[in-house]
Amino acid sequence: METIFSRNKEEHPEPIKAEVQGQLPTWLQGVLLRNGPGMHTIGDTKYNHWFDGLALLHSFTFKNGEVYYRSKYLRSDTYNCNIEANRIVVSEFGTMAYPDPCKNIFAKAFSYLSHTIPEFTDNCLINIMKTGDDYYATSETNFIRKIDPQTLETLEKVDYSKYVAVNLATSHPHYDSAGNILNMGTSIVDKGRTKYVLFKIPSSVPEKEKKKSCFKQLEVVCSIPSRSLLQPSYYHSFGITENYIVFIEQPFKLDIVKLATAYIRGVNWASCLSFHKEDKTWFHFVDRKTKKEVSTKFYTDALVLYHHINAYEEDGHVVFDIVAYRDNSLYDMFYLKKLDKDFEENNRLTSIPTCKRFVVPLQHDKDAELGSNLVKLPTSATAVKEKDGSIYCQPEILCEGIELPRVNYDYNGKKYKYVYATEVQWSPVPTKIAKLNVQTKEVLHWGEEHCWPSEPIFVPSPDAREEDEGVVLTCVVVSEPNKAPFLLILDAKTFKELGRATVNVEMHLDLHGMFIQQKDLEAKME
Ligand SMILES: CC1=C(/C=C/C(C)=C/C=C/C(C)=C/C=C/C=C(C)/C=C/C=C(C)/C=C/C=C(\C)C=O)C(C)(C)CCC1
Ligand SMILES: [Fe+2]
Repeated sequence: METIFSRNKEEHPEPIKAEVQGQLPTWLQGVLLRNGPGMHTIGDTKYNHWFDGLALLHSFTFKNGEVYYRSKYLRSDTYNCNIEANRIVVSEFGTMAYPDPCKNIFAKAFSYLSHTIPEFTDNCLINIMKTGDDYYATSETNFIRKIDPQTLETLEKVDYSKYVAVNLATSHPHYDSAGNILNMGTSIVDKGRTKYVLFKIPSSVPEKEKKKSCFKQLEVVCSIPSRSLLQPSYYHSFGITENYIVFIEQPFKLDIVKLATAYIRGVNWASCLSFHKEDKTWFHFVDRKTKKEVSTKFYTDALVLYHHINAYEEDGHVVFDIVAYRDNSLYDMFYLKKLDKDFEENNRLTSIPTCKRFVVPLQHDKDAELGSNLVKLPTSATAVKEKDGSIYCQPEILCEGIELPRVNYDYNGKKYKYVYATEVQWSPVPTKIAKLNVQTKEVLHWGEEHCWPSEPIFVPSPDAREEDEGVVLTCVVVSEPNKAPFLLILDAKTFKELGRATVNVEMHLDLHGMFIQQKDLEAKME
């Protein structure tokens, strides 16, 4: 297991031709680009947590039935400083870096002071984002790094905080039908307020401003005040429908006072996150046209979530699906110390990821009786009006044991049927991926022994008429010695294997990624 999670992986910047078995669809042309942690020790120092590792980008290029693999470490400032010092010198969420013991007393004092308001890492290891024809590696700090999707070369560093007052931003932005980005970030104690800021980055800039970056045209859509000045909620993603933005303010919170003193106290930033199981989880809906928040207060019981799956509107309700936990054991499970060879027995989640559907009656009868269920759709999800005017929502359970969900993005924000995800049981051993029909709750699986499939990505076939017409791509790391990893191509409809492209390298387990169609790569080159 040590190999899978914590062994440093080599980069392969030159394309390696994969051995293709089976029949790949001829229309499948483009690049699957993915991101995740690849280096966990530098010199004699080791990160504490798997989500801290240095970003290793990798890609599979599909060209006329052939597949080429390459991988390259993101040359972030963090990477360069660490490699030059041959030790971890930049703090990550789960690992606080301290000055070299050989530094003089003034350098040490300066380092302590500068950490009160830290310069965050640009080790963007979580996801890939597209703005216009450009691609960025993303994390959750204020920094993103432009990359070349073909060579995986690292380009400019962009600081969101130069364009919008945020200290943190999600690595799961949304895209509207014109390709504009909608994202959210947290502004911590700025001008005496802590708020969640929704912002839009246009996909293109007007012709006469072509030299300017699209970040200069960034617009704030709306701000939602945090319920607590010093304890904003942590969030990893949000949802959108045609008319609303769905934001969940969960009782999994960052303690700002603890964060500001973490360095001096000798603890990591992750220890400043805590789950308040006695608190409520608040749902916020922002009207995308008026940019105003819906004033009714909707809430549910305490939960922890990382991934929204999808959301849509139906007959005056907003329906949204999420992967939820009853506690924060997921983050704790990924401490590298716990991912040792016996981790399957010793490292177990105390809460299984559960796919929950909430059905929120935005338009409801204002004179409805207290205690009555306001949901008018055929679902077991409920929304009950309370004395103080707030509405208490309880979900319908769609399925248990899935994570890293993806949908056909053409159906994002719309009524949909299918989720593709990795299966998770009580320990982080994904032996399968799944296709869940959220309407019938039927599940199809793909799995093979010793195989660790990554987040499955749906790619629609050209002129697809049905939601699941296309393929599903997943990188499969194999934990059996002498067996090479491969990219698996499944028919999305049947979930049967169409082919696999095997590459004889030691591949890393990754987090998220995107498929870039050949036509989009060509548009970039023009
Ligand atoms: C990968 C496998 C699985 C599932 C994995 C899942 C569900 C991964 C979720 C990943 C998440 C939530 C990653 C979040 C990373 C956040 C980072 C790196 C944040 C960095 C923030 C920093 C440095 C900011 C500091 C800010 C401060 C201090 C604010 O003031 C399974 C379980 C499906 C199977 C195994 C493989
Ligand atoms: Fe994520």
